Amino acid sequence: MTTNTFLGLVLVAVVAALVLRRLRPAWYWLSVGVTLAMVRIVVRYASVMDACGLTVPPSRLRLTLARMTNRPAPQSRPPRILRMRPTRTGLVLRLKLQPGQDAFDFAASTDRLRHSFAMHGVSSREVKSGVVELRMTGYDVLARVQMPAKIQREGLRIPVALREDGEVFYRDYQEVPHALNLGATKSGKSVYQRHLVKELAAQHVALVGIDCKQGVELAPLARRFSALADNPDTAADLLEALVERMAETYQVIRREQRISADTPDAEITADLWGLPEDLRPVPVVLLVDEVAELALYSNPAEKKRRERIVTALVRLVQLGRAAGIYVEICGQRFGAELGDGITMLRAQLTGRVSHRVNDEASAKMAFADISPDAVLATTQIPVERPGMAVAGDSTGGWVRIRTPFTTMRQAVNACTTHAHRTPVLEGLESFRPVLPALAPVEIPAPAARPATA
Ligand SMILES: Nc1ncnc2c1ncn2[C@@H]1O[C@H](COP(=O)(O)OP(=O)(O)OP(=O)(O)O)[C@@H](O)[C@H]1O
Repeated sequence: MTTNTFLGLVLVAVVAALVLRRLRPAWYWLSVGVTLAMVRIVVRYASVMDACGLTVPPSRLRLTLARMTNRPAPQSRPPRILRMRPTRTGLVLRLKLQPGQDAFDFAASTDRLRHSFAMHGVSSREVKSGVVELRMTGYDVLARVQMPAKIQREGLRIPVALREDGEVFYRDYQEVPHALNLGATKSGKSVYQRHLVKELAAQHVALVGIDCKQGVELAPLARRFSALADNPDTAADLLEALVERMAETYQVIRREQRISADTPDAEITADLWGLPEDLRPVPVVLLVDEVAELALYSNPAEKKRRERIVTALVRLVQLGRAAGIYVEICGQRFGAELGDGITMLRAQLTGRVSHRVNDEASAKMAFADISPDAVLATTQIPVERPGMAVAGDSTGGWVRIRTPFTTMRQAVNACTTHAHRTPVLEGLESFRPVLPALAPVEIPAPAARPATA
């Protein structure tokens, strides 16, 4: 092969890599990027750590030994690399800290590490005392969300989005029973909810929906819903029926507790999950779309209805967890401006997801009480990234996430496939949705043709 042919091939390979990087960053990362990044980190590691102030000076003993043996003074030492693991979207670097180093310094230096190693993002966490894990992403994984092919699915731990560090974001109902999903119009709330329903459809769970936008979001998914309300009057009745169901589940738990108490060494359960399987009522996920519609009123009758609705919702979020009733509320704003009881309700919704909002006040409604840092991140979500959101929880942590784009057709197909899993909820039978296929379809008579001359 001549030198010219060789140079030509190299040029073609470089151009192909650059095109791939631009058009298909995930493929680029898996084919070329990961190797280049590993080489870059190994080569630059010591100097980057030094420049970021993440090294420790040589000990007195080493300095004395060097002086005594007439050798050059030893260098500052960076943390030891315990492991470098490539992932689908980046790299994980596990470091053993040197004596005197603090995990906080690494968390504070993530931005410097990001550009020094030419990665897209770096986050840091202390995995155990003296060991820090740097998670790096090689490209913008939220630009085009692709969930991993193999996702761990167990019980009510639902993979709902991708995090900016390339990990899957789960909505875990047993860990965080109730959640709030906020966002301005066209920010991606409905797609998030749709994806959640698509994933929940395959689980052993009863779905109950309230969608006061005349059911436009949830009615097409009705095959997998055990109960559905598309107006505030039905919603009030449905919520009260759900509160009654919760009380009945508590009766089942109490009965079981009395039996267990008489059996030596038997575990005594305090919630639905400790009941024997044959006695355990199916858990329920209640999805409320556009919650403001339930809280607004314009006359005394509507005010009374609002009180019933808010009271029932507050009961469900305060007491529902042990009875296996989980609440997922979705809306544009959710603060004191919606009236009495709303902030009390919000305090119980410890899972928070906020899509793009129009102002800081809305971001504060989502996070001010649990994670003030997340407020700023929420106000920075760009308009051209619908579906991107900030997710936080009551521990004060937060992360950027984005749901895979899910069409209504995909969600409807999932609900149809799993329609046989839809349980009949005792006490809520009258709220069963009328299924489109079963409902009589009125075909308008063809208009009479005007007589032609
Ligand atoms: N995860 C996503 N990935 C890509 N595009 C998205 C995503 N989520 C939403 N979009 C885009 O944004 C549009 C609006 O999304 P969506 O209907 O979910 O907004 P919304 O907040 O529910 O709005 P509204 O309150 O008006 O109903 C969608 O039609 C879609 O084009």
